[in-house]
Amino acid sequence: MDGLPIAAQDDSWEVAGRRFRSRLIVGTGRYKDLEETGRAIEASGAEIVTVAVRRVNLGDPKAPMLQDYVDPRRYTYLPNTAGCFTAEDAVRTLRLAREAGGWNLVKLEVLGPPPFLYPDMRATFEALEALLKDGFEVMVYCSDDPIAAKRLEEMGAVAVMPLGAPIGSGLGIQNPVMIRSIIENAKVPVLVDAGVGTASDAAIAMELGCDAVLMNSAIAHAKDPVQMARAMKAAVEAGRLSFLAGRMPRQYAADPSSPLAGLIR
Ligand SMILES: CC(=O)[C@@H](O)[C@H](O)COP(=O)(O)O
Repeated sequence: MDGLPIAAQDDSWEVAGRRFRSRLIVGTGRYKDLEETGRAIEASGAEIVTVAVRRVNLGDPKAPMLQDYVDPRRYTYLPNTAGCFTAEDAVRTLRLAREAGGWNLVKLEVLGPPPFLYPDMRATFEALEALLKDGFEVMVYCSDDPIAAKRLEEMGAVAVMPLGAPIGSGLGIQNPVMIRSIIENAKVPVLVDAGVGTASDAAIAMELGCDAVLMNSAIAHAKDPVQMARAMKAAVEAGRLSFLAGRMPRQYAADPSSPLAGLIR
């Protein structure tokens, strides 16, 4: 690869001492079936897949198992606490996940009530404290609040993951200014998690300077999930390159690409 800047040639990123090339993390739920899950994840180029421990069959060999379609030797499994509304539930769920699969790198999310399922930050802090005491490495789903994100980092979160919009809403990045502020102040990776609806949302997250993007519904609920997974891969890569390249300044008046002086009349 000759033509790319050095930064883009080796543009891997790191979380909890693990290095990845893909900046797209994908969920494993909401697909028609496990076969489609496997094909979409393959097309996304993701290296990390997040798994809702309470919803996906990881342990019953009599029923179809995710591991048969998404090979755990090839992908980093990131168990998550989807469906947990209390700190106790979230901690219990991840302890079970560790017993079942030995996973130590986990994603914590503690949700508030419907209709928005907005992150319950008080419960999230409580659960994080307990998980860190247990030796987990925790990537944390959080509100788009710079103060809360900083506090999570100071407590020991290995990544902070502010929502772009409510889970499954597909509304795109609702609060780009605060996401940007979280990124500017963070010493750990920042990922937009949840709310991505289409490829341009993923590109915007990366252009804001996110280290990566986590999504599920936008791919799983697309008319053609495999095609959308390809689109998301391209969008994350394009957004990242655009961020590295540096956006031209915005201005309110035209600036002709060719000089107007000396025109032949
Ligand atoms: C899969 C996961 O970890 C959830 O946080 C969530 O499902 C992601 O949100 P979207 O489904 O909106 O992408």
